Amino acid sequence: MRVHVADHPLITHKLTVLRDINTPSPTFRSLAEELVTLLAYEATRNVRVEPVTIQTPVAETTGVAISDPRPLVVPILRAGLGMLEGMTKLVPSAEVGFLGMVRNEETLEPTTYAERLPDDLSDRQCFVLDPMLATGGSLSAAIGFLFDRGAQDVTAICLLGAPEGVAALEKATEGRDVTLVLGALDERLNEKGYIVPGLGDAGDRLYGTV
Ligand SMILES: O=c1ccn([C@@H]2O[C@H](COP(=O)(O)O)[C@@H](O)[C@H]2O)c(=O)[nH]1
Ligand SMILES: O=P(O)(O)OP(=O)(O)O
Ligand SMILES: [Mg+2]
Repeated sequence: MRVHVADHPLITHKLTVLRDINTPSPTFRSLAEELVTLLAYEATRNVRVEPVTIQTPVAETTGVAISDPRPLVVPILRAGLGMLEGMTKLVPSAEVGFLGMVRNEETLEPTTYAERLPDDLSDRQCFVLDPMLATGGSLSAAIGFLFDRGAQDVTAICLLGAPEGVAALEKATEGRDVTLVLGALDERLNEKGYIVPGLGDAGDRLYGTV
């Protein structure tokens, strides 16, 4: 697994405001969207393109267009939904699939309660969105779904990750073509499976359910 941790003052600045307990949901939502757009720039570095010929007002020239089959973007509900707009802004032609997962607060095991993905993902490049990589259970299961359906490669974009989650994801996806792009790598998980220092529950903060 390739791991890329962002190293840009603008990203760190926006993450600092995102983490702040006093940041209200509307600001949290806009910042999450902006951060994904910044991270998506790195995450799409290897998106497949093909040459195209176009006519400018001055001359004919060649450029590139995103290849078929189109990339598939998969937000993990609920929290990943707060990242979708920021991603599709950058890749408007992407198809969007959905996975709904909730983590059991006692066992920390994820349960999948919704799935709307194409049946056949052969030859598809997939981008999974989940703001928090904590134990890695949710993301490992989500990425497993995509490879089971034939995905060629999967890139996960998370705003924050814990070292425990990175290690678990690495183990779960061994031998697969996986890239992980993180806004920051935090210190650890606490006894309740929350990222420290983290930002709390991303879904609650996005949708005001705290
Ligand atoms: O600090 C945290 C930790 C987790 N979450 C939510 O849980 C899942 C990921 O948990 P895993 O243990 O990696 O399966 C993630 O989708 C978040 O929604 C959180 O919000 N904050
Ligand atoms: O991962 P969870 O359990 O925190 O779910 P949600 O994203 O709905 O808050
Ligand atoms: Mg939550």
